[in-house]
Amino acid sequence: MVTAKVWVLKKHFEGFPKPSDFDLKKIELPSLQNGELLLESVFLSVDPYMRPYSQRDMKEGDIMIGTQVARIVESKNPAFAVGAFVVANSGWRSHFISDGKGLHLLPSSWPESLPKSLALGTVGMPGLTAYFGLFEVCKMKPGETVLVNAAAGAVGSVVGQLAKIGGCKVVGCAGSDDKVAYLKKLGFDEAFNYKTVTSLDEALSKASPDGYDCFFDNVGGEFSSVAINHMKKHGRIAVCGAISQYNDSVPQKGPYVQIPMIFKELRMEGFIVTRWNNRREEGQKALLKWVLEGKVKFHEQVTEGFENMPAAFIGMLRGENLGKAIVKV
Ligand SMILES: NC(=O)C1=CN([C@@H]2O[C@H](COP(=O)(O)OP(=O)(O)OC[C@H]3O[C@@H](n4cnc5c(N)ncnc54)[C@H](OP(=O)(O)O)[C@@H]3O)[C@@H](O)[C@H]2O)C=CC1
Ligand SMILES: O=C(O)CCC[C@H](O)\C=C/C=C/C=C/C(=O)C/C=C\CCCCCO
Repeated sequence: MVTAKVWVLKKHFEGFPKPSDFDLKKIELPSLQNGELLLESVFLSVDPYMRPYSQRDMKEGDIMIGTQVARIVESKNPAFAVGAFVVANSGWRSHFISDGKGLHLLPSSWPESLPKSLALGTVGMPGLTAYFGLFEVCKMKPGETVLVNAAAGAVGSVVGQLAKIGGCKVVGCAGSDDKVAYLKKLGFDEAFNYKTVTSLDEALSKASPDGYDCFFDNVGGEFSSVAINHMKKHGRIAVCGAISQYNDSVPQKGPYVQIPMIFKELRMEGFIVTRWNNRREEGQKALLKWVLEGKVKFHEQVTEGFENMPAAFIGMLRGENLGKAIVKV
């Protein structure tokens, strides 16, 4: 019998999540039935969506939602061999049983030299978010100017690099000077610390006096209300996330975007990356190629130990991560 450790949502979050909102429990896993496989999590992802989705999709006592890279340790399913690695969406669990549905085997072309945790970040859901958000929503064109916030994060750092590959000028912002330095290293044309600039308006004008063709918005809130006034005519805004609002106990006063939307004839489109689940392989192949060519660099904020999942999650929401936040079991 295998004993699995799981993190449950003990209490719904009020404002920022607190360690006391989580509970670590143990579950005895049964023996496998035919067609089932036993997996152990090797890397687990902590993502911003878990904060709003917990409110919408979870009840107290549920195991926290999330994805992991897991290794198959026992199999009664001929489609999955022991020793293989998969991406699963099984939540914050150290071990779990699956019938194989919803498991994505890591591409056979995955080089040994590349950390498998990238399947949770640059070459996984966040990377695909950047890929499809840029190519399908922003529809960026060479020579255009792209703005991205939370630019040193899992999604934002890929957005900036793909926009450079696409021949664009790229402006990014992040919440620390170290992150800004990282953006410059990645090849961003302009980067600033939104927490320390005296005026966001001036910083956006200075970074691109002519304004922005594409705005990849990961943050929402006040930033978006200011940034929208810097959009060029016929600009496009990909509303990817609103992390500035996820931890609000009281919703922020809505940004009034209607006027610039009208006179600039902007297109603003929200999206969820699962819209392109049928093109996951295409995106993953392209991202893997760019990573192997060195055109897309990555950084991971690795927290050691399953017991530190809540800390990693809270830290990411507080901006303590540079690049993709993951937990190594
Ligand atoms: N639509 C979709 O399908 C998807 C949407 N997303 C969204 O993309 C965004 C980025 O996700 P991801 O790359 O995984 O996370 P990141 O790796 O970027 O980590 C979150 C970052 O958000 C920034 N942040 C946190 N709070 C605030 C705030 N109040 N104001 C401004 N920035 C803040 C912090 O960086 P900093 O130092 O810059 O403040 C923090 O490091 C999120 O909004 C997420 O919900 C992600 C995946 C899929
Ligand atoms: O089990 C699930 O559905 C989660 C699957 C996550 C998976 O890896 C794929 C998609 C992740 C999407 C992330 C979206 C965002 O980060 C946007 C977040 C919030 C938008 C507002 C949600 C409001 C809910 O009430």
